[in-house]
Parts: sequence; structure tokens; C-alpha cells
Amino acid sequence: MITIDHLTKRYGAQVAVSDVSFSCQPGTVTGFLGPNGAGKSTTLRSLVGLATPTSGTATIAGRRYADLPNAGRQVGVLLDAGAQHAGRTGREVLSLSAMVLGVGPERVDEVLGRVGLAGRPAGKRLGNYSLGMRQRLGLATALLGDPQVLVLDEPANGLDPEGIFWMRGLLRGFADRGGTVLLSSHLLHEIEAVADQLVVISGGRIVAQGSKDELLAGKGTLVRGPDRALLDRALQAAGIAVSPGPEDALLADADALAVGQAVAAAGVVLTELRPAGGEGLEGLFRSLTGHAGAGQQVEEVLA
Ligand SMILES: Nc1ncnc2c1ncn2[C@@H]1O[C@H](COP(=O)(O)OP(=O)(O)OP(=O)(O)O)[C@@H](O)[C@H]1O
Repeated sequence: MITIDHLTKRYGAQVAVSDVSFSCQPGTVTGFLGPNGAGKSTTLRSLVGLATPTSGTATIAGRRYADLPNAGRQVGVLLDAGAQHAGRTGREVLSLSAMVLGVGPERVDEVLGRVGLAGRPAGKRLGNYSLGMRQRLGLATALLGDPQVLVLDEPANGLDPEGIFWMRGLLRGFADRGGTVLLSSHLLHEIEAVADQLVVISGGRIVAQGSKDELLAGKGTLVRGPDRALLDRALQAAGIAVSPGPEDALLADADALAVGQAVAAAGVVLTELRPAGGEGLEGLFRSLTGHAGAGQQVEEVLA
């Protein structure tokens, strides 16, 4: 289990993370989302001992990363897949890590196979690796010690659509076997597909957290009609609170039946009436952070 408790990290006058609290349970994938500079990396770096919290704590199984005995056997970390010596081969990188972790050399072949780098790719120097291959090697390193917890910063970076699909299966399988996964990503569709819990951070503060299903379900009813002002008045006259919805829609704070009855009684024409929340993760992200998500990236790659 991962526990972030009232974590604050300042760099001089810059507050990177402010009073952040959340936890990640075994058997779940938690997606950590936020716009550029929101504080995702700082939170993950604090969790794995690469940044010292100004206040608060970030622990794994109740201990700070630095206090975990043989941390690499308990926590697999992928923070910057590019941070490896370009002259070493993939196999050499893993063999060195295996020695440090005290795992047998057979485990190197096992994880190379698992991330799709077995055979010739394993013998190539990292300088000749694509970003996607480096990312796969980073995941192999994270998995090497057979940990129960994975902490991954942007693991889908540089992976092609097939690679993203593969990674999704790998993370899902890891969690389904009881593992704990915390991953940050800009790829909202990716997070939507793989995560069961979401934590959204913006400006260093948590702006939403909970199960993906709950957060995406939304509240109230989305209505649209040719005369927005008339629709607004009819709902308010029926005692239903109304707020602006996406584009020219209205968000009514009542269920679909009550909204339908109110507009029918007032004789107002509708062009759309449905439970709110169907805008998916991108809509949620935009409403919480004021930023457009990067969900389009996957479609662009696929196009
Ligand atoms: N070492 C540092 N020194 C000073 N400021 C820093 C440092 N690391 C991060 N920051 C600042 O803290 C804030 C949060 O940065 P962080 O890298 O955690 O965001 P992020 O959500 O990971 O962003 P991105 O999605 O762009 O990677 C930013 O304003 C950043 O400039």
C-alpha cells in the first residue's frame, strides 16, 4: 500500500506540492493525472526518496522508501527511462541491476521476454534504442525484483499503440495478482482504460480523487434545447438548480425523470437530456484543471 500523507514540497519560494494526501491499495491501478507542472513528478520523486518532503510523508507499506530493506525487491520504479548509459546493452543494464538486487541471472531473461526485448534487442546498445524500447527496458528494470508495488512516471511515453495496449495488459495483470500500481500519464485515454482509481492534481493540490467509475459518473442531468434561456427559467421555476454545462448545455441538479417532468410541464422543447458525466475523463480533467487533456495523442498516433 502507498500512503501520501499531507505531503508538501517547496523549492525555495516555489511550492511544487501542497498538502497532498491519497493512498493506493493492493489490487488496484491508480492513475495520477494533472497538467504540466502540476506536481506529479515531485510527488512520485518524494515517494521513492529522490526528493525530501518539506513536510508530510510518503510511504510504502508504512515505511519511507529509504527505510525499506532491499527496496528494489518491494518497489519497482520507472521515473526517467532515458537516464541510462547509452553505451550499455539492455541485457547489461538488467544484469547489473540484478546483481544489486540479488536476483538470479535467469530473472533477466524472464523480464526481457516479458517486455518484448528478448533476442537481438537485448544485445543492442541503449544509444540505438528507440524511446519505446527504452521505456520497455525501464519497465523490465522495475519488474526485475518481482516487487509488489510499481511507481511509474509516464510509462506510456514513446510507446506505439500496440505497445500501449501491451502495457495496459501488463499493469492490469500485475494489479489483478494483488499488486499496487501508481502511474502518472498525460494520456487520458490510457488512464481511463487501465486505472480503477484516479487522483487529479492541479497547481500542486489534489482537486479530485476516488474510483474512476464514481468520478466519471458525474451528478445531475445534462439538458440542451433550442432556447437555452427558456429552458433555464423552466427548470428554476420547478425548483431545480441549474449551472452552465459543456458548450451550450445546462447542468440540472436533479435526476432525468424530474428534469423531464419539469420541462414537459412548462412545454419547453428539448434536443438532449441525459445523465451528466458522459464527457469521460477528458471532460472531467478539463472541468477540474481548466486544461485540455492530452487524450487526443493516442488517436493521432492511430490515425
Ligand atoms: N528541482 C526543482 N527546483 C525548482 N522547482 C521545481 C523542481 N522540480 C519541480 N519544480 C517545480 O515544481 C512544480 C511541479 O513540477 P513537477 O515536475 O512535479 O510537475 P509535473 O506534474 O510532473 O509536470 P510534467 O507533467 O510537466 O512533468 C513546477 O512548477 C516545477 O517547475
